[in-house]
Amino acid sequence: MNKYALIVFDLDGTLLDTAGEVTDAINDTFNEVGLAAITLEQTRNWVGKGAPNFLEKALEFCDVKLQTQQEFDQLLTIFYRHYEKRSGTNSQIFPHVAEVLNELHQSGSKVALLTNKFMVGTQLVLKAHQLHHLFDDILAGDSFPQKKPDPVGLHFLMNKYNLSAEQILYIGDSSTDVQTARNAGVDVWVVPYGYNHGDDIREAKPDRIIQNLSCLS
Ligand SMILES: O=C(O)COP(=O)(O)O
Repeated sequence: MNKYALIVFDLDGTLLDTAGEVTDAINDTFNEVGLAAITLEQTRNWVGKGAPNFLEKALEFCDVKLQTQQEFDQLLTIFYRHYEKRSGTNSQIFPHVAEVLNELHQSGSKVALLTNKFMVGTQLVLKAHQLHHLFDDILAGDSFPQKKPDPVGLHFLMNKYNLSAEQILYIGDSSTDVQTARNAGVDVWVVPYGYNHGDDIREAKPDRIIQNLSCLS
């Protein structure tokens, strides 16, 4: 572990099981516009690439083809409204996350969060689980023009702390996270319990699969 000067964590599916509240948010949205409900299992396959992608997947599943970008943007605005309201209301922290993040914080290690979730929802759910103060940096899906797997977030952290790629470890749960790290030349470990677009995480070829975060303490 001493090899790394900065540990960066993904959020959904890595630190928190948020599928419940994301399902609630999409179902509030679909209920408002008269569409059928989505299940928790479907949500688990669609989280990880940000809210616009999630909404696209849900509409595709329901066989809804919107005519214009404007219609999509209007629905996305409704989704964000419900998503914000639901953030932190129906999620669970995964085992070992609180202990490990508190330990890293107390030992003075640099720790950052890099997620594709929008910043307002990210802050709300972190606060609900009393995790927000444990990160030196919180980078969300709307912090930069590009989302993961673009390496912009990891490049930002490298520049900010004047670190080389070898000094950073990214910990996530999906092929998107593996690709993000690869695009920045950063090592990547994954947990097998999260969301990976319905695919086996081994196929993404991370540097290491860890059963949970306890190996970091
Ligand atoms: O897709 C999202 O909204 C967030 O997913 P992530 O925390 O795994 O990046």
